[in-house]
Amino acid sequence: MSVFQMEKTVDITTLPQVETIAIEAKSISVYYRKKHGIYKVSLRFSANHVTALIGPSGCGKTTLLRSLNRMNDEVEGCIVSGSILFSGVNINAPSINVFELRKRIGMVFQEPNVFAKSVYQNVAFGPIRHGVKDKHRLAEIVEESLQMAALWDEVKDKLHSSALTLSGGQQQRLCIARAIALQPEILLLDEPTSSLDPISTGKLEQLIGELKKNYTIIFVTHDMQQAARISDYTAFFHMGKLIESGRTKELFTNPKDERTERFISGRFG
Ligand SMILES: Nc1ncnc2c1ncn2[C@@H]1O[C@H](COP(=O)(O)OP(=O)(O)OP(=O)(O)O)[C@@H](O)[C@H]1O
Repeated sequence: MSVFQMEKTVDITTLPQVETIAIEAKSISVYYRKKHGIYKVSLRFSANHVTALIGPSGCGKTTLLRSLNRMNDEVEGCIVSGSILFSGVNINAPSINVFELRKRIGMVFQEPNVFAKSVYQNVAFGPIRHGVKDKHRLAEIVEESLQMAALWDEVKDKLHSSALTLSGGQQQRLCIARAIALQPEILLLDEPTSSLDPISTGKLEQLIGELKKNYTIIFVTHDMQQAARISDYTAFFHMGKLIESGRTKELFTNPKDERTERFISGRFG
C-alpha cells in the first residue's frame, strides 16, 4: 500500500469539536494582606463560551475574575501567586504591559460606571487612548460597538447627550460597548445585572448570548437561574476554593460535590 493511502477513511464532520482554551488560571492564590481571598484555583476557560462563577458571598468569585486581567494590582496589599496563561504567556509576569493586557481582556463592573461625558465620548475614550486619531474610524468604532451592545437604536439620536441621562440598563450596555470598542478577546463581567430591572436584565442576558460568537465571556452571578440560563460552563466556589466546574447542565443536574448540591438547591449561601 502506498504511504499516501490510508487504511480507513475518517469522516471529519462527525468528530467532536475541540474547544480552544482562551485563558487558564493555574494554581492562583490571592491574599489581601494576611487574609486569603482564593486558594490554589486552577481553571480553564473555553474560547467563545460563557462561563459563570457562582458561590456564596465572600467565596472569591470577584477575586478570581479580577485576577484574570490584573485588576488586583490596584488593590493595596493584595498579593497574587500562581500563573494566568493567556496567548501563551503568564500575564502575572512583571514584564507584562497591563494597559495593553486590559485592552485584550476587558472588564465591566457591577455598577454601571459611565463617565460624565457624552455617549459618544464614553465609547471613543478607549480607542483614543490607544492611539486611534482618525475621526471617521472613531465614528465607525462607536457605531459598531453600540450596535454590538444592542444599544445603537436607543441612542443613535442622542450620541452627544450625557451618558448620565441613560437608564441603568442602558448605562450597563454602554459600559459593555465601551469594553467592546477596544476589540478585546475576553470580557469579564462582575454581576452585570445586579442593579438592573427584569426587562434590562433580560436584554443583557440576550446580549451575552449574542456576544459569545465573538468573545469569551466570564461572569460572576448570584443568580443561580441566570447561570443556568446563559452559561455554557459553571464553576462553583466555596470559602476561597474551587469546588467543582464543568458543563452548566451537568453541574446543575448532577453535581459531584455535596457542597455544590446544597448550594444549587438553595440549602446554603
Ligand atoms: N479589597 C479587599 N481587602 C480585603 N479583603 C478583601 C478585599 N476584597 C475581597 N476581600 C476578601 O476576600 C474574600 C473573597 O472576596 P470576593 O469579593 O472575591 O468574594 P465574592 O465571592 O465575589 O463575594 P460577593 O459574592 O459577596 O461579591 C472575602 O473574604 C473578602 O472579604
